[in-house]
Amino acid sequence: MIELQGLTKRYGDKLAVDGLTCTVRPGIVTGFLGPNGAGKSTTMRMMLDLDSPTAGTVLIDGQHYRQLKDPLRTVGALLDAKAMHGGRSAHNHLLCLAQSNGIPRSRVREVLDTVGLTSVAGKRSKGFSLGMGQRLGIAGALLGDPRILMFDEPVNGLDPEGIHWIRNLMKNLASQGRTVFVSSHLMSEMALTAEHLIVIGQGRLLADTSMADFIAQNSRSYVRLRAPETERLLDVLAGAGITAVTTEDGHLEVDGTEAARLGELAARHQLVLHELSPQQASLEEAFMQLTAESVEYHAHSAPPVGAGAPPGGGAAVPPGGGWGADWRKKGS
Ligand SMILES: Nc1ncnc2c1ncn2[C@@H]1O[C@H](COP(=O)(O)OP(=O)(O)OP(=O)(O)O)[C@@H](O)[C@H]1O
Repeated sequence: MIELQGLTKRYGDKLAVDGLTCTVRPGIVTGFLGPNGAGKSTTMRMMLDLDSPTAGTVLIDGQHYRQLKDPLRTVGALLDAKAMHGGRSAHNHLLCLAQSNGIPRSRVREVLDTVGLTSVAGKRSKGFSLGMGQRLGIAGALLGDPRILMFDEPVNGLDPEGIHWIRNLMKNLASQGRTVFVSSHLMSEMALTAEHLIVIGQGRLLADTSMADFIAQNSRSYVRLRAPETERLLDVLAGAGITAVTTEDGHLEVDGTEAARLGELAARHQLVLHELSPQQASLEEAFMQLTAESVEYHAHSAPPVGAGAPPGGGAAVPPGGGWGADWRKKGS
């Protein structure tokens, strides 16, 4: 378990982490989300005592990191896969880590095997691809067979097979009762991996909740209907006290009524339906909705001044209507 209490980090005028209080529990994968610059890496560095808090505390299984006897046996972390001695072979890199943490030599071969690097164990890591470097970093995190694992952007540089592999690895580690804390910008991946979410924006806690509740609370769910006799369907729905909104493409959208009830209503009135589909926003949409106010760095989808219409012949985005404005509108 990792417990943060009022964790705060100030760099000069910049409050990077602002009074974070939360608990990362064992037995599940907890996702750590936030827009760029939200303070995720700073928080993870403070958890590992690589940066000292301006205020507040982090406890790892009830102890401060620096009180841990052999830290790698308690917490394994992948923060920056490039932070290793590139001149050493993968095997020697892990052996040095093992020897300085009282971990048996035999464990090196085991973790190399787990991450699929046995065949390149004797090669220098500076020749490794980004994905191989990530795997070596993950091997280092697993070396001490720790109860707590932290991964900052672990799927960076991994191919689809590698992404699938790390997803299963994290779930397996959690199912063994370990604490697994992972940050990622890949929302679709996070949605498949994490059961619980901690979301921060501008250093502050925005949400600490289950994945399902997070999506339900921060997005709209509705049912989409399409019928050849739209007007009759609208009348039937109105007669049942159900309000439907007609979209530009001729669909109906209904909030607050289950698809089953709508289908039964249509059947009772012998109305043909061509579509009856419950719609739930994705984690990405829910995340954008929640963090809209705390995004620090906005990109703009509008072409540079004088560039004319975007490729494909669409209309140029109006002034002030960049990426941020688009999704704010969508989410409102
Ligand atoms: N050593 C430092 N000195 C000064 N400011 C820093 C330092 N480290 C981080 N910051 C600032 O603190 C804020 C939080 O940065 P941090 O890297 O923790 O965010 P992040 O959520 O990990 O971002 P990203 O998703 O882009 O990796 C940013 O505004 C960053 O510029």
